[in-house]
Parts: sequence; C-alpha cells; structure tokens
Amino acid sequence: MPAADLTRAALSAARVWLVGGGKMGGALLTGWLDHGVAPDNVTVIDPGLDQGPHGVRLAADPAAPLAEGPAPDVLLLAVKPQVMDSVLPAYRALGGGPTVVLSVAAGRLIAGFETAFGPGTPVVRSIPNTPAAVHRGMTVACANGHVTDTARATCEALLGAVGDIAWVTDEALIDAVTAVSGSGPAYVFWLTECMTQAGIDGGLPADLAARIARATVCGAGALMDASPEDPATLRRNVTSPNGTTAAALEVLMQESGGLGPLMSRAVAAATQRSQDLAG
Ligand SMILES: NC(=O)C1=CN([C@@H]2O[C@H](COP(=O)(O)OP(=O)(O)OC[C@H]3O[C@@H](n4cnc5c(N)ncnc54)[C@H](OP(=O)(O)O)[C@@H]3O)[C@@H](O)[C@H]2O)C=CC1
Ligand SMILES: O=C(O)[C@@H]1CCC=N1
Repeated sequence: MPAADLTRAALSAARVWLVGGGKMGGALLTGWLDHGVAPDNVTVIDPGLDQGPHGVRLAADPAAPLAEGPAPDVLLLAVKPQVMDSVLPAYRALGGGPTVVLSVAAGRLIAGFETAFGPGTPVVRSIPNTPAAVHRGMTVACANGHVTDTARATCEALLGAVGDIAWVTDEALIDAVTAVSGSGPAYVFWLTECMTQAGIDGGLPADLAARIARATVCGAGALMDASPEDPATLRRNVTSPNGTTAAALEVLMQESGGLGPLMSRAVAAATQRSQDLAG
C-alpha cells in the first residue's frame, strides 16, 4: 500500500485520548480532524472544556472513558510539564501496552513516563509547535524500545497530519529541538513585533508598520518554503552591494556581537529550561 494510503488508514483507525485541549492539544486536534482522524475515535480529557468539535467525546477526567473503554491506541499528553506528575496516576491502568503514551510536554523524560506507567509501556516523547494549527507544524519525536512499528506508524501519522515530523534516537537532542522549533515560532513573532516598532520609530504610521512587517515575515517564510535555495542564498539575493540591506545587516551581524550569538544564547537558555523541567 502506498505511504499516503497507509497514513490515511492509520489515521482513520487510530483511537486517541487527548489529555489537555489547550493551545498545543487544540492545534493537534484541529489538524487531525482535517486529515482523516474519525471524530468518534477521539476523546478529549480536560476539566476546563465544556464543548469541542462535533463528534469528539469530551470528559472532565479519565473516570468515564476508563470505565466505558475501549482503551486508546494513543494516550496523548498535552498538559503543562508542571502538572504532569499530578495528572499521570489516573491513567496508570493504561500502562504496560499496547496503548502508546505520546507526550508533547517540554522537558519531561521518557524514563519518567516509564516509571509512571510501569514496565513495558510504549512511550514517545515529542515536541510539536503551534503552526500545527495551520498544518505547518514541525515535530521531532523519540521512541522507547517498546514502541512497535505499528504504534510508531500511528504516532507518525498523527503528528505528521499537522506538518513535518523527524525522529531522533538520542533523547537528549529533544531539549535543543524544543528550544529551536518548539519555542521558535515565538522568536519569529517577536522579530515581527521588533520590525513593527522599528518602522514606527522610523516615522511610519503604526498600522502600516504592523502590516508591512507581518507581510514581510510571512512572505519571506513562503519564499523560503517554495525555493530550493538555502536561507543564506535567499539573504544574499536581497543584499545589493553597498545597498540598504547591507547597511542593516552590518548592524545585525556585527553590532554588540550581532544577532547570531544572541540567538545562540536564547536557544541555550531555552535548552537549559527544558532540561530543568525534567524535574
Ligand atoms: N504551546 C506551545 O507552543 C507548545 C507546547 N508544548 C507542550 O504542550 C503542553 C501544553 O502546552 P499548551 O497547550 O501551551 O498549554 P495550555 O495551558 O494551553 O494547555 C494545557 C491544557 O491542559 C488543561 N489541563 C490542566 N489540568 C488538566 C488535567 N488534569 N487533565 C486534563 N487537562 C488538564 C488546561 O486546562 P486549564 O487551562 O483550565 O488549566 C489546558 O486546557 C505543555 O507540556 C508544553 O510544554 C510543546 C510544544 C509547543
Ligand atoms: O514555552 C514552552 O515551555 C512551550 C514548549 C515549547 C513551546 N512552548
């Protein structure tokens, strides 16, 4: 069967419990329903939600889903890392397989889920990002040794339904991944805010500054997406010798150490925070 058909089959058959229907869980849910996950195969467990997409089962806690069954193929954990320890005990009965525990929580280690769910539990630790809401997400995932090929294909189909997915075998890489692609959209939004303010400082009306900054960031992203050329080539294509872009890049690359080292420090700080969240 072609890969696309396999993905569709995995998605339409997957029974998923989504624990935490907030910003990240909600973005994933939107993408799944758009890409073939059957609504009646999805249960969203979140005490704060009183309505959800048509056909999706909602629960305030896992008592009813556990009593009614059947057990899910995937238990996707999308609560804040800080509340994870208080959430997990209620799901202990799903440990030991075949349900895959699929976490999107920053910092939380595979070993912690193995301890909480018991021996033999298949666990996938992943980090998606919020562009998943518009099917432009980037997820990186790492599986423990109990994840079967079928379970991995189901996780890949779920996470891949909302964008791109890569797998790593070294879990330690996930902290830096979190710092680059998990948190990364916020850096781009901040850049857009800074460009807007710079335009205002340069004398532009605020609405025009916001409009052209936003359009420029979106346009540059779309060009980078569509072009076979790497970002450095695309940058050089904008930069005329001794022109305006060169003047700006001289500031961005050289003044006060430049943006490069600053970005490295920012990513290092996020990586450290991810490591700290391991508990
Ligand atoms: N946002 C992002 O860009 C990314 C987030 N992540 C990870 O995703 C996870 C969720 O983050 P995010 O979506 O931003 O956070 P949100 O706070 O938006 O979502 C978490 C949701 O879980 C709910 N919740 C709280 N307690 C429980 C419980 N006991 N059972 C079920 N649901 C509960 C919260 O309800 P209430 O608000 O009422 O407390 C909220 O709706 C985090 O672990 C984060 O590290 C990973 C990558 C990117
Ligand atoms: O800020 C956070 O901790 C989460 C994880 C990555 C993006 N948001």
